[in-house]
Order: sequence, then C-alpha cells, then structure tokens
Amino acid sequence: MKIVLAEKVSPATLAVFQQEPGWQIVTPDQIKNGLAAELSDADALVVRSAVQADAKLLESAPKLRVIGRAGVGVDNIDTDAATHRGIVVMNTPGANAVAVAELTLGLMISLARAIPRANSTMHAGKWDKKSLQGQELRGKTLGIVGLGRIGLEVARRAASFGMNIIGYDPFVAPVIARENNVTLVPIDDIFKASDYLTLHVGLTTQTEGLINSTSIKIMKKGIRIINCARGELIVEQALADAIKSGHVGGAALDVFHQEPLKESPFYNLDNVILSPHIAGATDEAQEAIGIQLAMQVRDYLKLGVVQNAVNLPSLSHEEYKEIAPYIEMADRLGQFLAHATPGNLENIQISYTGRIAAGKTDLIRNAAIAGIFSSADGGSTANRINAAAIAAERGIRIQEDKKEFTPGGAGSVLKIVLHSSDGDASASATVLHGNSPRLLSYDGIDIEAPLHGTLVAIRNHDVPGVVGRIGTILGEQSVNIANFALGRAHSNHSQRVPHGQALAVVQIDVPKASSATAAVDALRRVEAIASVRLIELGKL
Ligand SMILES: NC(=O)c1ccc[n+]([C@@H]2O[C@H](COP(=O)([O-])OP(=O)(O)OC[C@H]3O[C@@H](n4cnc5c(N)ncnc54)[C@H](O)[C@@H]3O)[C@@H](O)[C@H]2O)c1
Ligand SMILES: O=C(O)CC[C@@H](O)C(=O)O
Repeated sequence: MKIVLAEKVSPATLAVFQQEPGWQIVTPDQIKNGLAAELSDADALVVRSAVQADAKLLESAPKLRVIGRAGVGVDNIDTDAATHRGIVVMNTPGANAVAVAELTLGLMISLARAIPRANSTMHAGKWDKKSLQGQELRGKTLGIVGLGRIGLEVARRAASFGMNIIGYDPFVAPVIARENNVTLVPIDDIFKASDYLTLHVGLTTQTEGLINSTSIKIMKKGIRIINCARGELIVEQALADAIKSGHVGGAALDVFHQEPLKESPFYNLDNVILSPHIAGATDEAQEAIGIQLAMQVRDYLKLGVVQNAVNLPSLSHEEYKEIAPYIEMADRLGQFLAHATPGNLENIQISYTGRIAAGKTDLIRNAAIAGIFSSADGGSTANRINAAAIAAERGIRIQEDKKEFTPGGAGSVLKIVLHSSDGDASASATVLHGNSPRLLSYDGIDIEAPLHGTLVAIRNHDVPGVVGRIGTILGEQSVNIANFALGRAHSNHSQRVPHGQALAVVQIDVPKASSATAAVDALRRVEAIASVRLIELGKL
C-alpha cells in the first residue's frame, strides 16, 4: 500500500502506518515532483485543510481508494468527484471539538477584555489602563449558529460564564439544545439578540455568506462576531465595513477566504483579532485526530471497514463484521444476475429480509449494484462506494424494501429483481455457516447452490435424461463438477415460470471460466436445454 501524507501530521499518525509491513509512506517533504505525480500509484491520501483535493487532482490518482481528512471540514475535498471515482472520504469528527471550543471562548474573552491590545501596548512600554476597561461575559447573550460537536462544547463552557445562550441549527433536536442550556430561535433572532455571535457550521451552499451586509444590518449594535468555522461564511468586506462604522463592535477570526492570509480588509482594525486557522491546532487534538484517522484509513485498506465516511454511512467494527459476509454475498448475487435481463435495465429492486433488514444496508446495496454492473471483462468502474451514484447517473432507479421479521425464520435473505424494458430477472441468496454465500432462488425457481467460483446456470425442460446429459457433456469436455444443484418450477409458482421448467446450477472446477466455453457450447445444442449462462464469480 502507498499512503501519501500531503500535509504535516503528528508522529503518532506516521507510526500507525509505519507499523504495517511493506507499506510505503510518503511524507510532505518527500513529495518532490508534485502531489499529482505522487498520487499516480497511491492507495490513500491524507490531507488537512490546505491541500485542495479537487476533481483534477483525483484524475491523477487512478488507484486511490481513500482520502483521509485530518480534521472536520471537508470543503477542500471534492466529495462528489471522489464518490464518482469510488473513493471513500473520511474525516475525524469531534476529535478537535474541545480545542476549537476553547479557542472560541478565549477569543470571546479577548474581545471582551481587549487582551491582545493590552499585551501589545505593554510590550511597547505603555501603561494604557484607561483605554482597557472591558466588559464581562456574564449576563450577555451568546448566539451560536450550528449546534454540532463544537457548538455544543462552546455552549457548555459559555454557560459556566453565566451567559444566556441562544442557538440556531435546523438539524438539532430540541432536547439536545435544552440539555445544553441553549434556547433554539430562528436565525434572524440570533442576529437581533446576540451580544456575541459565534459560527460553528460547515461550509455549504446554505451557509456561504451567512454574515453579509443584509444580516449585519439587523444585528444588535456592538455585536462581536467570532468565526472559527470557515472564512466563506462571512462576506469579509461587509464585516470590515460594519466594524469601521461601529455597528459591529469587534470580531475574532481564525479562518479566511484565502489562506494563508496575504491581504485583508481586517488588517489594522483595532478591534479585530486574527489567528492563522489554529482553532483545532492543539497537541491533544492533533494527536487524537492523527491516530484516529490513521487507524480508520488502515482499517479501510486492510479490512474494508468504513468509519466516519462523509460519502457513505459509517459502521462500527462490530457492525461491519456482521454485515461483511452479506456485502460479499450481495456482490456475488449481483454478478450472478449480471446480463440476465432481456432488455435495457431500468430499475433494480433490492429486498432485505430478516436480520440484515434491521441494520445499515447501504454497503450491501452498493455491492449488489456493483456486482450487477460488473462485466466479464471487469470493465465496470462501479464499486461499493460509487455504485448507487453510477446507477443514478445511468438513469437506473434503485428501489429498496426491508422486512425485519419474517414468518418461518428464514434468516437474512437478499433478493434482487432486475426490471428491464423487455422483462425481469430475479434471484435471492443468503449466507450460511457464517461466510458462505448461497443462492436460494433464480427466476422464481427455488434452488440451493454455492455462490462461489465458476457456475453454469442452465434452464431446461423438466424431462427425463437432461441431468444425465449435462453430466456426460461436462465429463466429455474434462470439466469436473464441484457441486450440482437442481430446482424445478412448481404449479404454485408465478405465471412467469411455467410448470415443467427446471434449473440446474453447476459449480465447476476450471482454472478460468473460458476453459469451459466448449462444454457450454455443447450444452446449448441439447434440445431440452433452453438457456445456458457461464458465470465466473470474482471478488469485489
Ligand atoms: N478552525 C478550525 O481549526 C476548525 C476546526 C474544526 C472544525 N472547524 C469547522 O467547524 C465546523 C463545525 O464543526 P463540528 O465538528 O461542530 O461539525 P458538526 O458536523 O458536528 O456540526 C455542524 C452543525 O451545523 C449544523 N448545520 C448544518 N447546516 C446548518 C445551517 N444551515 N444552519 C445552522 N446549522 C447548520 C449541523 O446540523 C450540525 O449540528 C466544521 O464544518 C469546520 O468547518 C474549524
Ligand atoms: O487541519 C487543520 O489545521 C484545520 C482543521 C479544521 O479546519 C477542521 O475542519 O477540522
């Protein structure tokens, strides 16, 4: 495995990767010919906030499987492009929340008591006590936009200063706000009522430019604004103008539109405190972030465990262990069905029954779709990260239904139905003995066959002698049979499978599926055989 660390990470982060025998770790100082060149054969990329992992950069990384963001905000990563390329994007939520909250409180106190100015005047040999009378935080109203991990840490600390806390976050449960002494209010009330306003939302199309000349106009005179989230949340010139006019009493900014900051409307404004994107930069946070991220990236590359992914639901190690055999089974079932539709694929219906229906099924769904898209020559780029997105791009609808409890306790069963313009194809499967994927039905005929290795699926008329002919032909062609499963349509089956139809799924021992082509051709010439499909089941 090749891991490219594009930005400085803690020594403990490096150590996690270095413990893996044979892994090549490239540190920022070893990147000599540019990041794009280094990524040409990389499996993983680790970034902080400076590197822009955009679509163009990702084009130069054909093998890349995971991007690890050492931190929270992923606005420097084109997650759509990553998803499209089947790359997992992971971050480390929460690991720097206390660090950011502590700096936020530090900046609020610094604004209230003009600590930076007190310090610089003292260093300049001045005793400027008169101009340094401040205000207390006690009794003031703090408005928090974004009550996630950081926003809530800020709320808890601000409560201990005796502040009244109001918050705006459309996605937080009122009970969580209440438990943290936050009164939820509409965003305009935050602007109107806050003495201090602090931002803790990610950069999205909804939050970009949240603080602008219009929102500033309705703010309480003298408000102080703290931004430790993302520079783009504020229209910088509008804020600078409002500070100069005295409408806004001060600001403390850790993040900016352009970083590193080279030119700024805030330079030389007395009541503006600037810091170079350091809110999350504490020894403790960087250590926690680095180790957590390195372990996540390692576990994904080694075991396929997806944790803290922003483009896929995360699973705990235990959850992953439980569904891993079903992910593999879904992929094989999809491969089994691949090319089985008579016309152009329009719709994929995936039904989960039993225990799997109770858990997270996105990976199972994507594996099934990736399996369906897989072609004999391996030309499909769909994988379990991007398969649903690729289906959507191709205009193929995905329908899912779940039934947790089934009469008869059939265990966990996955059923896939491919609907096409000219007809349907369907199959269902389960996992036996912990990790053995088994086919349970194909096109309405019950059967029990291993979903493993090379299979020959034969639809035939249920007449005497066919099974014997199949065995003879395979024997004549020196193809050894590893497993022979038979099923037949019953009168109570759907009308699509007429009575008198039968199915054989034969697992054969051949080095490559192509070694059995002659045998398959011979089977096709048997009159009672309606169709033969040679299927080589690969691993995802
Ligand atoms: N300066 C730094 O060094 C630094 C460090 C860490 C995080 N950050 C920034 O802080 C942000 C918040 O981090 P977090 O760990 O608390 O993330 P989080 O995901 O835990 O919290 C974000 C909160 O914002 C809320 N939200 C989303 N859209 C909203 C909207 N339109 N209006 C109001 N609330 C909205 C979400 O519901 C969520 O509760 C990150 O996205 C990152 O950009 C900066
Ligand atoms: O890596 C950093 O230095 C900043 C991280 C911070 O912006 C984050 O979103 O976690």
